[in-house]
Amino acid sequence: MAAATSVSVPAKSLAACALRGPLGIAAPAPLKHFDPRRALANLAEDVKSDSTFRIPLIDFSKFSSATSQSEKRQTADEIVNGFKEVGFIYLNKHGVPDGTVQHAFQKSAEFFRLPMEEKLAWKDPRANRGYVQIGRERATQSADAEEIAQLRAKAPDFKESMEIGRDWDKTWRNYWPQESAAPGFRHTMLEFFQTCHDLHILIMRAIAIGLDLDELFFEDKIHEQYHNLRLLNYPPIRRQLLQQEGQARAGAHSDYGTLTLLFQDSVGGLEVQNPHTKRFQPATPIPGTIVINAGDLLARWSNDILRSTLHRVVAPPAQKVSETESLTPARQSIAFFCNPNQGARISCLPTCMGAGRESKYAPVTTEEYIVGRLSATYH
Ligand SMILES: O=C(O)CCC(=O)C(=O)O
Ligand SMILES: [Fe+2]
Repeated sequence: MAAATSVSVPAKSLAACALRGPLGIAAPAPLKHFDPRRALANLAEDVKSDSTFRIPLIDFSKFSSATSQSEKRQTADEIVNGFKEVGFIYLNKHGVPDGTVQHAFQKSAEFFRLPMEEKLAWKDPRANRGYVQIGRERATQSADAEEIAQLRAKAPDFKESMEIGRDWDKTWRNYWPQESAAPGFRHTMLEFFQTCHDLHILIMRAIAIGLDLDELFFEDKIHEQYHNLRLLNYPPIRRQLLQQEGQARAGAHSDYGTLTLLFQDSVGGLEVQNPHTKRFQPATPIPGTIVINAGDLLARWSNDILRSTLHRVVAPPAQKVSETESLTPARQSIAFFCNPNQGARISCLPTCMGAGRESKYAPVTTEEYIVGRLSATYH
């Protein structure tokens, strides 16, 4: 499995792609100029984590119902410190009702049980919508097509997924199953999408405060809902198979956008890399919480002050099914990948440079970066 690569983007090549629109927001660049090999995120350099590495548990109600600016600031600082040191936090009392999450899980499970002809296949990284069969994706940090093809052939990810984007996109439509085959699926997922978008806005306000920006700094850069709701199903699998070299339910990777909101069931298996020791440590499910991690674009935006940490999904404890065989139980999760606006130009935030801290990355648009990474991961 390829290690995280540190590659910076030459200013010239990306500047040439970023055509600025009338609102100062970069228009989508011609994709043919984009080389994902040159744009994989760095991990943060100021390594603060050590063997005491621990994903912090943060009570978000202290931010959302704060009565003073100093109260807000306290939780904002906790959140930003979590992303600086670990790159992951558990968010508690986040305002998304348990019932809403349970309902989304139930509808997701119903979707994966549908016959194949109802699950319309994912086709295009620019659309990033539809059903992804087991073995089609190989999460990795590598962007070398040949290396990924070899990895996929030898050790594909043992998972299937359903990818959903904003439903009103001018170019791409979602691949919904027939309403009669999956009653309520579409409605549930669209509501869930909106709920997650609203939470993203609130957390980005906290991050803005924690980075000494105006609380509403990100507002007009993240409002277009250029996000991706991913339903994940990890079928039960013979443990021996998962223990083969390089094999995992999802290989080590970083996420691409601002934040990922991850809802997991109680099975476990998600592991997060301690950036200091390089060891993977479990992100044990905590009921009622959302696991939230910073993605590559937030790391780039913040000049690597906030960390986009490697993570993977491995086999949780197996159940014995015979004298010689044990079965790793099925697992379900839902990841909401939050992104800045499609044409937003991600360049170093004003409070993240200066005082000897140079801007490390050339600007890139959200679409250039994300489509480049997606093209490298799927076949
Ligand atoms: O299923 C999980 O717990 C994590 C999935 C993940 O990291 C991803 O899809 O990017
Ligand atoms: Fe991920």
